[in-house]
Amino acid sequence: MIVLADVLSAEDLERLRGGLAKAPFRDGKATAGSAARKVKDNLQARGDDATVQALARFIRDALERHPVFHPLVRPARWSNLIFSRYSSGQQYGLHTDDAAMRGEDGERLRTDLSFTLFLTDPETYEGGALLLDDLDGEREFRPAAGSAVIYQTGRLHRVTPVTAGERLACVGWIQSLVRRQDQREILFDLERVRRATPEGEPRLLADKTIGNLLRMWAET
Ligand SMILES: O=C(O)CCC(=O)C(=O)O
Ligand SMILES: [Fe+2]
Repeated sequence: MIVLADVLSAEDLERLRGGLAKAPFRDGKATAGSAARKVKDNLQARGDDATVQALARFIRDALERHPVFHPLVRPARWSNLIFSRYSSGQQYGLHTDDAAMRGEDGERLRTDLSFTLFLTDPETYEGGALLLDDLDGEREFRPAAGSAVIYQTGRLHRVTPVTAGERLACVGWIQSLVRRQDQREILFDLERVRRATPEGEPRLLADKTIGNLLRMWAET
């Protein structure tokens, strides 16, 4: 799990929040699996509305442009993105997300990675932390607006009750070109080495090795 800062600028956030103020939000239980439905209490806006679809596309483009997102995630397929709103008293209890979902094209994708992109400043609401289960306990995320938390979809997680204000976020799921987390990590580390290497033969060797590992590990 990792936090990517500044995926969206203050201007982007204003624009998104303005657009979402007019978007149709419905009960989030509609998109939850049968177990998650019991613990899910929020409102959601999805891409069946044209305005929401445009906002989702804007977020996807912003993530794709982020310099760390691509080497970290290596996206192959995207789910429909969902905007969620939690008002005071709302929460999403401990759950795990579905292993397979439908993408924008209606085709199925395997969910390797999940993200939450925070759209409201943590000073404007209370509670509403994203808690991710790890081997040594839960880790809590409540980052600045415009930041994204990216984590392996298989982990148990929850959103703690919002006790004041309103928490607005965009959530989505991605099938990676590289299925295994350990292999994605090797590729990500190598990319960091590549970026820190001045132009010349050593950098070309890093390029070559990343390419060769991708040929071994990438699914097509
Ligand atoms: O809003 C979040 O931070 C996570 C939401 C979530 O777990 C979900 O929609 O499945
Ligand atoms: Fe979830």
